Amino acid sequence: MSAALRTIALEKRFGGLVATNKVDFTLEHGARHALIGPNGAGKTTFVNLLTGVLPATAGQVLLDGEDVTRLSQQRRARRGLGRTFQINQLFPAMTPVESVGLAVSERMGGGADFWRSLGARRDIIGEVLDLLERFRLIDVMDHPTARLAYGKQRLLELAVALAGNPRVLLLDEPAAGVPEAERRELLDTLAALPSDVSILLIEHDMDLVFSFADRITVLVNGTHFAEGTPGDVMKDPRVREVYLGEEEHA
Ligand SMILES: Nc1ncnc2c1ncn2[C@@H]1O[C@H](COP(=O)(O)OP(=O)(O)OP(=O)(O)O)[C@@H](O)[C@H]1O
Repeated sequence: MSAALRTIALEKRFGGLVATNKVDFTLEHGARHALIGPNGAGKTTFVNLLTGVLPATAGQVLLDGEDVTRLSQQRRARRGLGRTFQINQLFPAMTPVESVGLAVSERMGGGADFWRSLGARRDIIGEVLDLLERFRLIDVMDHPTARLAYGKQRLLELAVALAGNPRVLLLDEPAAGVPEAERRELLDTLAALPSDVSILLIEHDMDLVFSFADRITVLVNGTHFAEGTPGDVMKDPRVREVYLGEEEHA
């Protein structure tokens, strides 16, 4: 069986700078995999290459064995590649029920018009409510997004991403900016994501990485520097030197 997501010698150059240096990477089916690395290591660039935000200079991206390297973001999303963003991408005036409803409707090929006539579709309403419940948004489902606590907004982003029925989900710093009091809810929700969705977490927060991931890849200077179980990566003296050492000095 092919890996859920794979890169082969993936490369990105910005002029003379090599931001992604021939990276071979594999995300297994059902994985809980984290991508870490010091500032400027190339994590964001790598995610942008996976999702199609940036074109690769060379190399390949395979989604379930299919080459998607030349496909647009939208076509990769339709093939099951979902993501959340570091910066909030939600519509501030929409409510959670509207945002999740629109995402479900878009997945079904309907877009906004379809969503307006959804009142009659009990199956879809059921799915929207299930998602709102899973992401603990029922009590705020009719509040404008702009007025939700920040932790709830991050949960809504997860709900919207999952509404697309992704097979692979890239989580870009889902805990960034979430106040301490709201973190527990977010971590519990991340831990309860469906086990058949393969997940790559890009994260600075080591507590979250170690509580979530069963495998870690370390990027340094755009290069695939180390990979293993959290225990192995923690023990690797090279990693400690370049990455964890830097954190200690930060
Ligand atoms: N559009 C761009 N043009 C030129 N250089 C870029 C561009 N985007 C990123 N870079 C450079 O590529 C390198 C990798 O940056 P990237 O943002 O991918 O790292 P990162 O690991 O995500 O960093 P951070 O953790 O700080 O977000 C950096 O040296 C950065 O300056």
